[in-house]
Amino acid sequence: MATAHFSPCSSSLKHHETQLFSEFVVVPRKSSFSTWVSQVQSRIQARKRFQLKSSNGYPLHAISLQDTGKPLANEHSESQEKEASFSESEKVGSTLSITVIGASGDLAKKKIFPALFALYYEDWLPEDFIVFGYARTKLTDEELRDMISKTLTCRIDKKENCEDKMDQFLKRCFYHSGQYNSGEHFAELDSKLNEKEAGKLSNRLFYLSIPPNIFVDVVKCASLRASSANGWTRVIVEKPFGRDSQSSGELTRSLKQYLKEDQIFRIDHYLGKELVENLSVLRFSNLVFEPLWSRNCIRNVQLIFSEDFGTEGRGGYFDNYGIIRDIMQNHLLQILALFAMETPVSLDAEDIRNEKVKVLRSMKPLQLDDVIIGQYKGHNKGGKSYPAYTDDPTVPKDSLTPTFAAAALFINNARWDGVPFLMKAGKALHTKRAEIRVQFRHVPGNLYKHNFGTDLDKATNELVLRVQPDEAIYLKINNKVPGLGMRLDRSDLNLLYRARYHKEIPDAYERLLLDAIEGERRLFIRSDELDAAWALFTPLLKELEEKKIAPELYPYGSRGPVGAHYLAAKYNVRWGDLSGED
Ligand SMILES: NC(=O)C1=CN([C@@H]2O[C@H](COP(=O)(O)OP(=O)(O)OC[C@H]3O[C@@H](n4cnc5c(N)ncnc54)[C@H](OP(=O)(O)O)[C@@H]3O)[C@@H](O)[C@H]2O)C=CC1
Ligand SMILES: O=C1O[C@H](COP(=O)(O)O)[C@@H](O)[C@H](O)[C@H]1O
Repeated sequence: MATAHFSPCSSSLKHHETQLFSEFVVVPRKSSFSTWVSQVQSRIQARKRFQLKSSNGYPLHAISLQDTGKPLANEHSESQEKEASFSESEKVGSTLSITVIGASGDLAKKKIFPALFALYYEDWLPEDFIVFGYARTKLTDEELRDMISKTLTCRIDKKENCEDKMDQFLKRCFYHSGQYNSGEHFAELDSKLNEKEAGKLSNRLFYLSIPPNIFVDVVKCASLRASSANGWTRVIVEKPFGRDSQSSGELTRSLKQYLKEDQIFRIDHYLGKELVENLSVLRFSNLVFEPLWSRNCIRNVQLIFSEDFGTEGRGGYFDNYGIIRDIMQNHLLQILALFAMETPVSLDAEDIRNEKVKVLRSMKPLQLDDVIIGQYKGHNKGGKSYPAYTDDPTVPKDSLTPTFAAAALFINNARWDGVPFLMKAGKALHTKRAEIRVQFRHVPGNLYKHNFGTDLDKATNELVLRVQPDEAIYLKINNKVPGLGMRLDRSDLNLLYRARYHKEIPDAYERLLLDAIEGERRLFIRSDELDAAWALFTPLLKELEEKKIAPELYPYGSRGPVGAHYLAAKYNVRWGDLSGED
């Protein structure tokens, strides 16, 4: 390997990019100049993405041209060691293969292929990559391409050159049909991958977009392939990760027979949502919030998820899980852990996940009387009839599976002692939204209390992070109405994303796929986090099921069971906007 100094007169690199890299760039002798330039550019993209991280302690040389989409985090795995043993020229000719297992399914069509295309469109993927679909359904390469282009609805749709880029993207998409438990069929997939990878250093990402009962079969077969692949092999595993502590533990142990923990990327797509990413930025990069972030000033925290549609089409899956396992134990609990954690030592994945685990392990396991459950029933509204959950042909008529739940959770530590964290999650409600609401305490000895009548709750500040739709962060404050009198008004300091940033927000799956490709684990769930999350919910789920607790019925399209209000009232909490404006 020869080194050459970077030439700043390259027309393909922008000036600031040449400056960024001039300190440590080397040109491998065997790579063409244009290949090298594009590698530099993709490394620069990666570097820009994590500039914050670099400024917080990562040495600049943590990103080197010799990596092939390699970690920006402190990863040290067997595959990395393997890579280290390859000659530099081989690394330069590396390729990335992304295989979507379960490519014929709902998630693959709705989320994974669109996210991959968006990443390709915006030049986030390495120059040399291929995408394989794998499922039992018999499809040709052309049929897969057809399926991708027909079902692809994403934020890129109406952009410049979208069709051309799509054609180029589709040329890199291939399909292999096979069973999920057949070593022979995976060997065929492996041959096809090898053929396309053409002897280059190959990094392989497998996305398990399949029902969880077949995860282990697939990993067993896919891990065989890892031994013949010569780069890293990573596996993204979709939720649900088990149904309770025991099944989750078994799944973890089975997966670990074939994969190391650092090859497993357990995805929780809520962690990839823009506003959830921003939670830590808001808190740790603004002096005004962190001093308030404790029981001293915060009265309660609400984590709310609601959908205005039922389980349509997914009743079979849902009935085995219910809303507590589908949304609370993962999406809402992950947000809670991020919200409540102590300041991590750094932005490194392990430091952040260490703090999240501490929160989860400090929590009191849920009690039955701190939870209420509901199930939607049929309803006629405006001449239209809406089905009951049990009208779904894949759901038993006597199902007690909750489609709604509200719960009060507590963290037994110095920061949060006594502060209720209220979660509410439901399907078939009146609106679709996800938000984090922080209600602050009353102002002690408030000089203006007579201006608020008898309801002092209405005078307290409230910070809202609206995760979706229409992302926003707003703070409810009290303000004087202009004029000679003294009338107070509640208004918002409002950061509405669409007004402030004139760009689309990437889908969570884009962020998470890119992170997995880059070996960034910050937004993926570590196995001890998972254990702690199940330890909180398993006793409750067992009790609900053993005692056959009947859910309170609520009409499709309503605000959910009234029991949720009684639960909140028990802790002196009112759901949602205190002034009733939302
Ligand atoms: N859909 C969504 O919005 C979300 C899904 N998830 C999770 O992602 C994963 C995939 O979800 P989704 O795409 O909806 O799932 P699907 O039910 O659509 O299944 C995906 C593919 O797996 C194969 N498959 C389905 N059932 C079985 C079975 N019993 N045995 C063997 N193969 C089967 C089918 O492919 P073929 O018959 O061609 O082999 C199917 O196309 C699941 O773990 C789900 O929980 C997580 C969040 C959201
Ligand atoms: O994980 C899941 O999430 C979706 C909601 O995701 P969103 O990004 O559209 O808010 C939910 O519908 C599904 O039941 C659940 O499995």
